Amino acid sequence: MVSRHISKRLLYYRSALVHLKKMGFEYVYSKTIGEEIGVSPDVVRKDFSNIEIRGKRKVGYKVSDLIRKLDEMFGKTCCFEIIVVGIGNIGRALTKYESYLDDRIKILGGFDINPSRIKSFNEIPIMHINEAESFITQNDIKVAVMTVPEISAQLVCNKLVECGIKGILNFAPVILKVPDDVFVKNISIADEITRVFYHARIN
Ligand SMILES: NC(=O)c1ccc[n+]([C@@H]2O[C@H](COP(=O)([O-])OP(=O)(O)OC[C@H]3O[C@@H](n4cnc5c(N)ncnc54)[C@H](O)[C@@H]3O)[C@@H](O)[C@H]2O)c1
Repeated sequence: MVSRHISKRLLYYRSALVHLKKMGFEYVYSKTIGEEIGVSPDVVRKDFSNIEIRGKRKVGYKVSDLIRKLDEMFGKTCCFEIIVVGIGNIGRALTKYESYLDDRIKILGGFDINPSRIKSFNEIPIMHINEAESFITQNDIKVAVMTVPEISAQLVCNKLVECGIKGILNFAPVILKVPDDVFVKNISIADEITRVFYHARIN
């Protein structure tokens, strides 16, 4: 298995390749892919050679082969089925967005504690959090997005882990405590904005 940094870049490459394919590229050089996502051609070549993809001299990489190989690696055959817990501002925005990785990411359901939020939203069923366990089990869901208030985050997280969730994308500003076999990715827009300022050298 490749490191998290590499897998993140590989997904960026995939998006760039889909874009290049739409523009009519049949073959691409590592330089072109690198320019699309802001890394050097050496990094692109090294990342691809890590997953045993090698380009041809003077031709580069065949775009459709690259996309296919990345899809095989990230499990294109099944789509990524997830749930969203907390259907407030962010949860609703996430369920409204429609172009997740060419439809490969599917939000199967949403959960909230507030009865006024419990209705279908954008054709996604929104249920009471008490129904999460049976829904997660029946649909074999392994990944959840958490968009609940800070104060509820750890409790919601514990409940999801008890239900068999193994990966959490967490928007709440809390460092969640989870068992070793559960992966948490925290999202902080504030940190990302700070990073943009830093890298853009704006003081
Ligand atoms: N990551 C970021 O950059 C970023 C940016 C803004 C907000 N946030 C955080 O994201 C989270 C969501 O923000 P928001 O603006 O969408 O909040 P919100 O208050 O609009 O929505 C939160 C939702 O969670 C529900 N909820 C509360 N307790 C619950 C529980 N136990 N089970 C299920 N649902 C529950 C509420 O009923 C509500 O619908 C907050 O923790 C906020 O601090 C993060």
